[in-house]
Amino acid sequence: MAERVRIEQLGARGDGVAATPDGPLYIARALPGELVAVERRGERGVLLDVIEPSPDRVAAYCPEVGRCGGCATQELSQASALDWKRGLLIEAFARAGVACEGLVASTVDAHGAGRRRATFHARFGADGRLSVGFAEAKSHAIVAISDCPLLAPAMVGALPAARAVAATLASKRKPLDLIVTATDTGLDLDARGSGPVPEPLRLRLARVAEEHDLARLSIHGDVVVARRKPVLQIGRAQVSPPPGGFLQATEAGERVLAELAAAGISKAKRVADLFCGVGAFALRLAETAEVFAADAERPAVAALDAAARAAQGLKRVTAEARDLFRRPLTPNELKGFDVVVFDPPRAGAEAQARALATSGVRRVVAVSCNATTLARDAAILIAGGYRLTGATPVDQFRHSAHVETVAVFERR
Ligand SMILES: C[S@@+](CC[C@H](N)C(=O)[O-])C[C@H]1O[C@@H](n2cnc3c(N)ncnc32)[C@H](O)[C@@H]1O
Repeated sequence: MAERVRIEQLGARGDGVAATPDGPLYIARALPGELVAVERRGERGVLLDVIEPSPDRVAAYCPEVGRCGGCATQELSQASALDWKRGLLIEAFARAGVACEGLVASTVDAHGAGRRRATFHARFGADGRLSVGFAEAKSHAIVAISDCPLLAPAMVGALPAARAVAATLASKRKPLDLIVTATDTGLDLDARGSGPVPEPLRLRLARVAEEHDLARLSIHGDVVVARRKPVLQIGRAQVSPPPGGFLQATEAGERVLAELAAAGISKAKRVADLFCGVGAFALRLAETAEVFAADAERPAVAALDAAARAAQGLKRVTAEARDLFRRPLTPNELKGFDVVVFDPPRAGAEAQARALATSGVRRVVAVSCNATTLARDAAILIAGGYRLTGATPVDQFRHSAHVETVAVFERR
């Protein structure tokens, strides 16, 4: 039965939230202030009609909105979405008891040309039919897509290539993830989930790579064919990323985060870049400072190291493969660094923040893709004698609830 509710706010995942006598009701595609008609299904409401639309409502431009789980807020104007993400960061700081009034800048829009990397999912139905696309909203089912307007122009050909690779692996009948990255020398595709692939299948995959002009094709990081070496320009360096490794989702996102990190280190002479990946920050920071970089992924560290050695005009870069959850840099090891930059995965950098809290490092630049763990780590730093001097939210994942942040802390 339909009921009418007023939306009070956007939830942490981008759903409209209405307060009802039975508790909060979460309604996808409904916006704050709107009066909507919904059909209740547990704690979720299915949107039937928008009776009083929000002035911030805009038309969706992708036909898959509502089905595809990739976008949660395509119908919210971009200006409001940027404000909302800033609010998510402020709320996370408040929950962790981190005072941030007047310290959180406006959100920087870093969608740029669009996503340069995407993970497509492939599933084989009981009838053997192949679907390639993104996960459905609130489900593990796949929405087969023919295009995604959020992808950068350089990703043209990514979906057809992913489909062809999945079709070639169809005999395995396994759910696959196909990670496609647009590099400066073409598409780099890493397929996961297939298990070991016998030689005849590898030969067929190599033909698919040829037909789709892939720079490189790998299975679980094991290179099937490298027709061209994948290369990414990072500052003055050229990096050849390992198959399927981490990369910021948009080129603009990487650049904006690196620029904010560079502004954060200011005139520092010795910097540590922890959770460095292939060197998105380290290779740029090394234009003005000596950099020590560390990350758990050995191939990423090796790629960074090779790029730094081959680049002209960088200060000294040293890189170490190291698990920073288990073995954070100790206060003793942190001696001599003017600034520490860290950019951990979603779990945050708790162990490293605890070590920093008892160190003498003057400044910490915390880059994060999870406001909740950032706020937790911020509280640890503040308890250890740092103060938050500023934080900038960055919107790299347009229409999603993800927000990146660069926050700067200084010793009091
Ligand atoms: C958000 S990425 C940041 C990478 C890099 N700063 C960039 O912008 O491309 C997080 C990085 O943390 C690394 N990582 C994950 N767990 C780790 C751990 N326990 N110890 C060290 N590094 C880890 C991943 O390999 C990944 O490169």
